[in-house]
Amino acid sequence: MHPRDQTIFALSSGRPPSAIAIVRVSGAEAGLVLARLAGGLPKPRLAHRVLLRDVAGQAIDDAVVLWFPGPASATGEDVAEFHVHGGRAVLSALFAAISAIQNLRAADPGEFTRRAFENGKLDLTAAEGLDDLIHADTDRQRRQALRQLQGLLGERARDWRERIIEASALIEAGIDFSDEGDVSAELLAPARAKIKALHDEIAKVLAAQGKAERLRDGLVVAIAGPPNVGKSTLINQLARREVAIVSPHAGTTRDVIEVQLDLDGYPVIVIDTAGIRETDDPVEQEGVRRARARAADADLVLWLADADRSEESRPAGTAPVWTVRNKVDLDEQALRSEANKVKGPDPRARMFAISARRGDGLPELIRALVEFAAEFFGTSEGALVTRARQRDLLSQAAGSLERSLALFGEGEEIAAEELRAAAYALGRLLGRVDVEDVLGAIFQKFCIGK
Ligand SMILES: Nc1nc2c(ncn2[C@@H]2O[C@H](COP(=O)(O)OP(=O)(O)OP(=O)(O)O)[C@@H](O)[C@H]2O)c(=O)[nH]1
Ligand SMILES: [K+]
Ligand SMILES: [Mg+2]
Repeated sequence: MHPRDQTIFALSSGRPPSAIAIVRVSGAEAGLVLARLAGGLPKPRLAHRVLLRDVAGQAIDDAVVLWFPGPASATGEDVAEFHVHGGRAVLSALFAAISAIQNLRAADPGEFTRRAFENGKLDLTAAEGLDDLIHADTDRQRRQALRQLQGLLGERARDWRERIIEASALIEAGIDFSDEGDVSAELLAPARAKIKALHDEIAKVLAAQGKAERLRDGLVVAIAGPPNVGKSTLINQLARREVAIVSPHAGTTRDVIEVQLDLDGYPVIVIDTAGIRETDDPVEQEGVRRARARAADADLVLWLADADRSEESRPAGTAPVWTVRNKVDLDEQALRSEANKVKGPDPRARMFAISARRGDGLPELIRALVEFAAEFFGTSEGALVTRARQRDLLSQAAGSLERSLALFGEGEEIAAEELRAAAYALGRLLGRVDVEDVLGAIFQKFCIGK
């Protein structure tokens, strides 16, 4: 039997032990599994309490079961749900009883969602939204994922795709009616107007994005600077826990330390790095190399310095660098005079004065980070594009439409060819036309049981 026709099962709730665990079964044998273990099929979509038993009649657990006959189920297939006590032994007894039935196997990661997708329950952008929703850590990530799951991008893409096909039909009609392939401009004007409008709509969606797709991964802020300036003290303050070792010994931090913060709903990854200096210690040298590399890749660098340090070892890279002068508790004057200034001609280079130990200046620094994140992610409330895959395909579609417009007059056949390419890109966005390995690559990253 083809794996796709087998009935699959998986733990769909979190890692045991937990109060309750949910095991889902999807496929042709789901009803049989439920009937065997629960002693019969309950009414569809109604919770039913039952003592589950294995084939030998041994009790497994006192459970609640649900029966969702397809196609009105999450996957579109017959689905059975077992809500059992979330103990490891309960689960292994339940899994043993289920696997004892023929044609049943454990689900691959994302396989439930993949089946839902294949049965037309959601398009590929919505499936991606579902995965994002499960992985959302912050409120803004959650809202963005929910919009995606609701299919807002998919809806737009379907509409664009239909209109491209209409425009193609207009061109084809023009070509058919003309003699010698010489299509009159009059016949093509409506097609042209349609394509222009389409192109502008897609371009607008792309332009409105900011870096909304980065909302899934978070903004990376690197704390860098010479040894002993208080980098680790600052990351501990931002994280509100002791993630990094602080000591008066220069060269304490060697590895790169990362924490995920939720700043006003924005996901921000702050990294603490080794103090940058010339050193003979090979371990510290490696730490310095990593510190430079991570600072160069960051979206923003907080360059920590105390009063009279030179700044020549500042990191290279394209990211803005904010100078953060630490330990102002040792020099109260500095706190008043230097806080929160824009430094030099580059408005992105700001200047702060803080005491990481005492907390002075930190609220201002955090507020500035939130503002930076807001600008970085753009107007993400309206963002439709949440992945590089989606952005690439939309850009391809827009590019094809643009070329199609440019080709009018030079040859309608080639213009029509570009329209087909645009429709194809949108089809791939929706997962309508795609090769197996692309779908495989996407669904594999999902969790098991999803
Ligand atoms: N007075 C004062 N001391 C501070 C402040 N921040 C950090 N320190 C002290 O400075 C020393 C170094 O702090 P760390 O946080 O370990 O400095 P670091 O930059 O991470 O050091 P390396 O990892 O060795 O590069 C420790 O003794 C801290 O307690 C501050 O705001 N004021
Ligand atoms: K130190
Ligand atoms: Mg440190």
